[in-house]
Amino acid sequence: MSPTLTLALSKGRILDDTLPLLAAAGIEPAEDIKKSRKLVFETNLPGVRLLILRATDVPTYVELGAADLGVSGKDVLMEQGSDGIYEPLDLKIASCRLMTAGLKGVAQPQGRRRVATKFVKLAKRWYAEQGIQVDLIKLYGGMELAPLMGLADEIVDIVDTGNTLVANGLEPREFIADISSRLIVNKASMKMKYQSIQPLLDRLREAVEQRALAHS
Ligand SMILES: Nc1ncnc2c1ncn2[C@@H]1O[C@H](COP(=O)(O)OP(=O)(O)OP(=O)(O)O)[C@@H](O)[C@H]1O
Ligand SMILES: O=P(O)(O)OC[C@H]1O[C@H](OP(=O)(O)OP(=O)(O)O)[C@H](O)[C@@H]1O
Repeated sequence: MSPTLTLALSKGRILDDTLPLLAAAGIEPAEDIKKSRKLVFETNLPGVRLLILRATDVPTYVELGAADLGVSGKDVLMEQGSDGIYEPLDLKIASCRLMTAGLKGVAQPQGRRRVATKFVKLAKRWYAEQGIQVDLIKLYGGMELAPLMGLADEIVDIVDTGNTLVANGLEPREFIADISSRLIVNKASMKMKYQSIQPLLDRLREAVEQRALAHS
């Protein structure tokens, strides 16, 4: 009998893109995830179950082996870092960019910059690489408000359409990284459950390719 496979999904924005991709790969939850308060769901594939987690908790579940596989934003993976997980597949969903941004038309201060972000580790690394001294301010959302209210000189945040920046009088400055969601796999699971994981990876890889063709 094949072992149970647990796939941890990021709820919110990523989940909206993940469910159609899973369906295209032949993986369907046994009930409507969006209409339920449950956090664990069986699927049409025997032994394959889904967990619905806060996006920032997915790498933790996978790294510690409470889930075998996960779907996680590259921004979250870059921020958290981990030796305990493989990242075998770019799912090419929830695509966006990580950028710095500041008040439109306002130059940066010459000395230290106050930078607001939820990605403090990542930002610390990036500014150090640029040789720019910063004081980082950890926020949990709505970063665009910080320069507007004088809390920070600059932000590091996700930009997709750019509408949120414009709506708050900000402009994009430096590009940091392209972001999309990745399939992640616990290293021990990859070894121990390879026979079950590999076909799932193949199905997902094919679904990603089909989706790319349909969007080209
Ligand atoms: N505007 C966007 N366009 C595309 N992808 C995005 C966008 N904003 C965020 N993402 C991606 O989706 C992920 C989750 O974003 P979402 O807004 O759903 O949750 P969150 O508010 O960051 O999470 P939480 O509620 O747990 O704090 C991000 O980590 C990023 O990978
Ligand atoms: O360039 P845009 O298309 O406007 O998208 C960018 C916005 O999307 C994300 O916010 P989200 O809506 O997830 O809210 P949050 O601030 O709570 O993270 C991100 O943090 C930006 O604020």
